[in-house]
Amino acid sequence: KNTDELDAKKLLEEYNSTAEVVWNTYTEASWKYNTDINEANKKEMLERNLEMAAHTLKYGEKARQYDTADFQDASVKRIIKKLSDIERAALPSAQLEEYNTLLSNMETKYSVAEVCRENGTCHPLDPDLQKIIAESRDYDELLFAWKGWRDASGKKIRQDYMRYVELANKAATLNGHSDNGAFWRSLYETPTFEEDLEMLWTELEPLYKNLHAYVRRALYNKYGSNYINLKGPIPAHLLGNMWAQTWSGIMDLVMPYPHATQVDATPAMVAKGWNATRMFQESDSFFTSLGLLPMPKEFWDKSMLEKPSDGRQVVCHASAWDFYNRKDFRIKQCTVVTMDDLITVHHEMGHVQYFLQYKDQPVSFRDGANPGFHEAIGDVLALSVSTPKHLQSIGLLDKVENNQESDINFLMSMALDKIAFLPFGYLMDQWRWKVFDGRIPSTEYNKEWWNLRMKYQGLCPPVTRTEEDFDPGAKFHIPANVPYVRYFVSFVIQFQFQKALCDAAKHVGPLHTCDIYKSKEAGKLLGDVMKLGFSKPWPEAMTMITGQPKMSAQPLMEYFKPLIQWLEEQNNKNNDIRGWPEYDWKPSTNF
Ligand SMILES: O=C(CCC(O)(O)[C@H](Cc1ccccc1)NC(=O)c1ccccc1)N[C@@H](Cc1ccccc1)C(=O)O
Ligand SMILES: [Zn+2]
Repeated sequence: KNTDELDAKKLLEEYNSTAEVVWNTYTEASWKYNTDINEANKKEMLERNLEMAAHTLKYGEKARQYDTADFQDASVKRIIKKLSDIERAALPSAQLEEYNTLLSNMETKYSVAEVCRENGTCHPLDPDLQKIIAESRDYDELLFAWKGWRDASGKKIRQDYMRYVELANKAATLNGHSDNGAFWRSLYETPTFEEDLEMLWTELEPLYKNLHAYVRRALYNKYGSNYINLKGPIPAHLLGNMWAQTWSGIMDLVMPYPHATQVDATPAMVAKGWNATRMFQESDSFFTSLGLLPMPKEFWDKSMLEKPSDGRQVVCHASAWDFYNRKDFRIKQCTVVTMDDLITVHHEMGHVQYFLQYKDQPVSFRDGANPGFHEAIGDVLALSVSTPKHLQSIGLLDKVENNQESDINFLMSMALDKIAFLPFGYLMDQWRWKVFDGRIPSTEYNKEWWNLRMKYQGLCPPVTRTEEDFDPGAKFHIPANVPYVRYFVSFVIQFQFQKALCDAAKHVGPLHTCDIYKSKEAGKLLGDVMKLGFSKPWPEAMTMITGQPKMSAQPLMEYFKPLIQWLEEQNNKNNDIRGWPEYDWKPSTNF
């Protein structure tokens, strides 16, 4: 093995400058395909992906020749280690082509899927089906969208997925992992990662069960005992979101105090003529108010901020793009003018801010401290933007009261997104880790999916499911091969970050009223961590912000404390049980 550190440094310089070119070329081709799905663009993207894999293989094999044990430079050691895992480039070329083709076919099938009515009108997921699921209060209309989407998307992907699992696992084992789930978990560099997650869930589960019981009671009042069992799971199509992952879509059904402050800014956004660009400008202003970096001109010129109206097929699921030339950064989002999408705008802008902050790092370090960090940045700022005080200051809420009832209304709207999400964020990769390590065979994909949906979320399918269905495939990240536990991590650590930033901003009062707007101290804390990228293990980054190295559920629990007590009292008053012991109950079916 080669122990020459100067040799290694020279290799890494050559790698870095060639990688920027090869990755930029691939990213441009991938962007072109994602914003204009057709055979020519697909072919070009697949070719560029093979070029990138050849580059990864070439430098990965060179990196593996070094024994870095006695190297002085920690960064050189860290980059050599990262380069040595060549992921899919380890596959024989025929299987690599098959793998890449499977991935683009699954993502395309998902992105072009639509549900047609008897009268011939067809509805894509974005914006049509999402709007129906969020706004309809008709049980059967909701079922039409929910079942139709799963028939049009997941069901069509099941065969591809089985082969994808085999090839993903083969690539992982060729890189020394036991399976692809083990490779995904290795990105957190935390030996106790699964135990840490389980402990966080144990702490947070009681909060979720209180919210679940309260929402089930509200849905019982709306849909009645044919469709809701107060001791059973909730039918999965009634929660205001296609995957029941966030529940703010049914805030009107669960609003604690209808006569106190409203919290939904959507009506004002529409009334004041906000459009997608305005939403992104608003977010850009918040970032710069903290002393963070503005979006460059290229961002405004080259992003796709709305669904094209020229008939082009696009991948509508939002994403942020680094073109690895330190200049070009974009967002692709089919933005609609709603409060929910204003939050998503901040989420995506958080990714681009991270790109801007670490753009001068070596390419190998242009990543989050861990994947959860990348997901948390934008959401932290959105916690401030969402406060009634801030919404009023940007003209999106007129009446704001400071009283207990308004507080509970606000905390309920936040809980419907943040607490409701936790079990979903946790179960998505529980399912995939078990698929990758073989504990879930393909003959039980759907059965085990609904077992986990029942166990963690207390949901049941509104109609019978079979192994002809493939409901996990109806959620973007499964066909798109995007890991998901990053969001569970993000939903925990974003409250740790918020607490630390609010302290830096010298906020006084309860955590949920904090708005860090214009705090340069808060901005510096966040900016300094983002500049590190992936150059240091994430506990060091965590310590820089919060003064300690671990994930903790405490700040989230502190943020929601007033609501948790209120939910306890309400559920006791209603004599409602927490949990769903009558797990084999099924809602009645009209047809
Ligand atoms: O999927 C997203 C937002 C898209 C994204 O920004 O996380 C995007 C996902 C993606 C898309 C295509 C390829 C890879 C990943 N991630 C990024 O654009 C991204 C992530 C890390 C670095 C750079 C870009 N959010 C999740 C979870 C979530 C987050 C926040 C609120 C609600 C829900 C969801 O909608 O289920
Ligand atoms: Zn994200």
